Amino acid sequence: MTVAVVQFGGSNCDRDAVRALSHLGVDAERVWHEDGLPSDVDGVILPGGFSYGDYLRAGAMAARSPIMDDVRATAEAGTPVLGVCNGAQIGCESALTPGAFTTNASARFQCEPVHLRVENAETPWTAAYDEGDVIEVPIAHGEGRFEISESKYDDLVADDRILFRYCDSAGNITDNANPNGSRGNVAGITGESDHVAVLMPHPERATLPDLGRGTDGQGVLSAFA
Ligand SMILES: NC(=O)CC[C@H](N)C(=O)O
Repeated sequence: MTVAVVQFGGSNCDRDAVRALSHLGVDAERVWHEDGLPSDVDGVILPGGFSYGDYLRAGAMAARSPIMDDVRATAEAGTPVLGVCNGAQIGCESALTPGAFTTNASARFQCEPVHLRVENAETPWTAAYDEGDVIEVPIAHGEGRFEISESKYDDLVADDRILFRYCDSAGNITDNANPNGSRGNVAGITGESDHVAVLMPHPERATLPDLGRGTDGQGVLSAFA
């Protein structure tokens, strides 16, 4: 499988994603957004970073790059697409996934390990875990507060499209364990189809054992293996 890691001006987690995928035995290559998506890719990652300096809204400008038409088309054809952090913001801004990531409740950039509870283990991104598992993965964002209308949130819950919620180390979903004030402690969701997903925490930063951040993120990226 070859995964395209799409690089925009200001992306900065593209190399990390390639390294993490390589560690899992997955071929990955960085693709500059102006070059368009190669037609034969088997997966796409929209990586983290500060595309276009987070001007306007994080992800808003990258979402308007023509490559996002290619990403949408390949997603509609069934190719797995994952947006991580800034990539998650781009995913929502592109309507690959519903809702929006807005300024953290703290109004500060937060970089810290968090606990996540696996809500639905029957997706490619969570099949390596069991429902209810608690994993530890870092966050690093200023605009990670997931917001969505009440009715669309209810739809996400009803359709089992919430992948992970922020929790404490015992798996309790509490306000104290919600690092950014996200609705329902949501940390990651799927699109209309399970093979499209966005999440604010960084699984690629918890994949390489040498980084000392644990390897709990491997399960997410193993969707591409
Ligand atoms: N690590 C990231 O991708 C950061 C995302 C975005 N720049 C933010 O601060 O919210």
